[in-house]
Amino acid sequence: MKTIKVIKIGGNIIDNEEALAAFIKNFAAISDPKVLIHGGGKLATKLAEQMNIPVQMNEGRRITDADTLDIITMVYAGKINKNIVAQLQANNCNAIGFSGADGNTIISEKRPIKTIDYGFVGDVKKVNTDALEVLLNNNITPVFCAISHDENGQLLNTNADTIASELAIGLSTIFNTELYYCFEKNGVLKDVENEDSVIENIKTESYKILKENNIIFEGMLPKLDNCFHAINKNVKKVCIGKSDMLFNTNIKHTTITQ
Ligand SMILES: Nc1ncnc2c1ncn2[C@@H]1O[C@H](COP(=O)(O)OP(=O)(O)O)[C@@H](O)[C@H]1O
Ligand SMILES: CC(=O)N[C@@H](CCC(=O)OP(=O)(O)O)C(=O)O
Repeated sequence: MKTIKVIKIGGNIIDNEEALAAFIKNFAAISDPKVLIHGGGKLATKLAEQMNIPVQMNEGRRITDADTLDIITMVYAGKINKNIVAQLQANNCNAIGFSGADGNTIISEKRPIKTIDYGFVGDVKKVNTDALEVLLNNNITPVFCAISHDENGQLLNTNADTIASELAIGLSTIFNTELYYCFEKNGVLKDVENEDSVIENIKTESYKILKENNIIFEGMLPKLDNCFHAINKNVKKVCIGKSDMLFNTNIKHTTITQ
C-alpha cells in the first residue's frame, strides 16, 4: 500500500501571506500522494462582522444561519480554496479544489436540534473516495474546504478538523494513511503559554488525565477527539504541531497513539 499524507492547516497559515507561501512551497514538494484540508474560520468571522452579520460560536463550532452559510461558502469554497489551488499550480503541484459536494465526496446530515440549533452545520455520515482515488493515482492533489453536503442539494458547514479526520479514515482503506494537524503552536502543550512544554505522545489514558486537569481545553478538545477517532479507525499515524514538523524530522510535535 502507498502512503498518503492528509494535512490540515488552520487560520494561522491561511491568514498570513508569507506563512502560506512558505507552506505551499514545501507542501508542493512532498512526493507522497497528499490531500490538503484548510479552515478559514477567522476570515469568515472578519467578513461576517464587516457585513453586520452576527457571529455566534458554541464550543468551537459556528452557528450557521442562511446568511452565514452564504459567507462561508464564498470564503471557504471560493476565496481561500481557489487561492490555495492557484498557489499550488504556481509551485508545479497539480491540484483540484473540493467541497464535500464535489465528486460526492463528503456526505453529512444537518445536526439535529438538541439544546442548541446549529443551523446549517453537518455531521459527516459517509466519505466517498472514488473520485479522489482517480485523482491521487494521477498525481493530482485534492484541496478540501470545510463544507459538506446532504445529497439533497443542501451545503452544510463542517469543521475542518472533522473533514480531515473523516477523509483520513475514508482513505485508509486504500492507502497507508498519515494525518497531520498543523496549527500555531509546537504541539499539545503542558502549559499553553510555554512553547517548550510539548507533550510528545498522548494515549487514550493520558488524554483522559490531561482533560481532567484542564491542560487541554477549547479548540484543542475537538481536535484531539478527531485525532483519537482517526487513530482508532485504521489511520496509521496522527500528529499535531507546527507545519515545520512535516518537513523537518527534528521539530518537536505531539504524536497520538491508541
Ligand atoms: N494543551 C494545549 N496545548 C496547545 N493548545 C491548546 C491546549 N489547550 C487548548 N489549546 C488551545 O487550542 C487552540 C487550537 O485549537 P483551534 O483554535 O481550534 O485550532 P486551529 O487553529 O487548527 O483552528 C490553541 O490555539 C490553544 O489556544
Ligand atoms: C461548523 C464549524 O464550526 N465550521 C468551521 C469551519 C472552518 C474551520 O474549521 O476553520 P479553522 O480550522 O480555521 O478553525 C467554521 O465555520 O468556523
